[in-house]
Amino acid sequence: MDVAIVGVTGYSGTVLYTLLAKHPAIDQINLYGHQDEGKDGEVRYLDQLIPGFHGQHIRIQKFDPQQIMANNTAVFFATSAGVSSQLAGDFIDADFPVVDLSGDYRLPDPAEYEKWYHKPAAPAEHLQKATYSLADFYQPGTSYIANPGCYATATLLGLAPMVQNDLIDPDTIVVDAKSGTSGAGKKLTGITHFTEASDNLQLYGLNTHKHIPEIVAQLKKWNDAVNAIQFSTTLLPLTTGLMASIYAKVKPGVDQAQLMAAFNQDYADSTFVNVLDGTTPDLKEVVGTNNCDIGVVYNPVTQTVMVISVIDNLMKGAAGQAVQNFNQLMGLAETTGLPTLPAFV
Ligand SMILES: NC(=O)C1=CN([C@@H]2O[C@H](COP(=O)(O)OP(=O)(O)OC[C@H]3O[C@@H](n4cnc5c(N)ncnc54)[C@H](OP(=O)(O)O)[C@@H]3O)[C@@H](O)[C@H]2O)C=CC1
Ligand SMILES: CC(=O)N[C@@H](CCC(=O)OP(=O)(O)O)C(=O)O
Repeated sequence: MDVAIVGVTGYSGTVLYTLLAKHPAIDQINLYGHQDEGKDGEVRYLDQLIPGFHGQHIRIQKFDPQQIMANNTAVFFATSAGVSSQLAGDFIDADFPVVDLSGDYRLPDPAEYEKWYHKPAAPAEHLQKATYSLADFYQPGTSYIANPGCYATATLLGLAPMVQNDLIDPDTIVVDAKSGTSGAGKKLTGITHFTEASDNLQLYGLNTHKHIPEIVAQLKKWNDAVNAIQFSTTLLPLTTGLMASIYAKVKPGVDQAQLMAAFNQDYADSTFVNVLDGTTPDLKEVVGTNNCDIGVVYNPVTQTVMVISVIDNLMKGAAGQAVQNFNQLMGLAETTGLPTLPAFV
């Protein structure tokens, strides 16, 4: 089948292209850019835009929803926040398959989106037609998939077994999440400037990060007793990789064995989520993969459980999970075209 990417020149769009180019069910990838693409006579080709993409001489075409629907089976949006809410309406009206890597359709309430993203929301009737889909807990839904954010993915996978099985006090969840700079996209910002990011650790978005509402909404679906989380994000002086360190007080009587049983049971059939046996994971064991590795350590002295959840922010946190969701939407094996062995160096 043929698929379309809008936003291939961004970090997650480029990783998405590399996955789809090796995907056995994909015949052709068609690339689309801005609505005014080529307006000044300038024609852009992928191999001229992305270093190392030798031979990938594919033209970036002007964004045109009717043309995309006529020539493709599905479309991926790997565009900046606030773009798909402006461009995706025709696909939703036509029930055309979309996987959206951005946050534009993750929150069903327009007012909540505007509060956290500080941008105009998509129309409420379109937001209702999107399905928030954490791919390892995929449930068939609408044909518009809102792919979760990177911090949300690591946090939700680390919390799911404990929240679903009611093993922790829901008012005590604390998440200290850290990401490499590629999570911020290709546009340079004050904190991603080399001089600021290198040899440094920078906290940002404290209590205001846009992933808080999508995390709480999903936790609430699993266990209505969850009302809020304490959540912080820190920029790491490295390119790729994301670690969420999660803490919570356990319910009376819960111990390491009960926690491990819940994690092992929840992820028994999962290809991509690996529960470690008594150890905690490093970033390098997941970078280059669609995996999420999880370590679980209970401290009986403080009755606190610490869960370490690591992912590659551009793979499991963005493009890899998008392909995993796409596979399931299309009825393919969820693992099709997705790497599980780390880059390692
Ligand atoms: N980086 C990460 O780890 C993660 C990112 N995401 C989300 O995925 C999306 C993409 O992220 P990322 O790759 O980091 O972003 P980048 O900033 O690296 O890339 C953004 C892409 O969007 C394109 N774009 C911007 N505006 C428009 C427009 N009006 N019409 C068409 N294309 C447009 C850009 O094209 P051009 O260069 O031509 O302007 C570029 O290809 C974002 O919404 C991000 O929040 C989600 C999870 C993790
Ligand atoms: C390091 C860094 O800046 N990371 C990004 C999260 C990337 C992501 O998941 O973005 P969306 O939710 O917009 O899709 C951030 O904190 O905003």
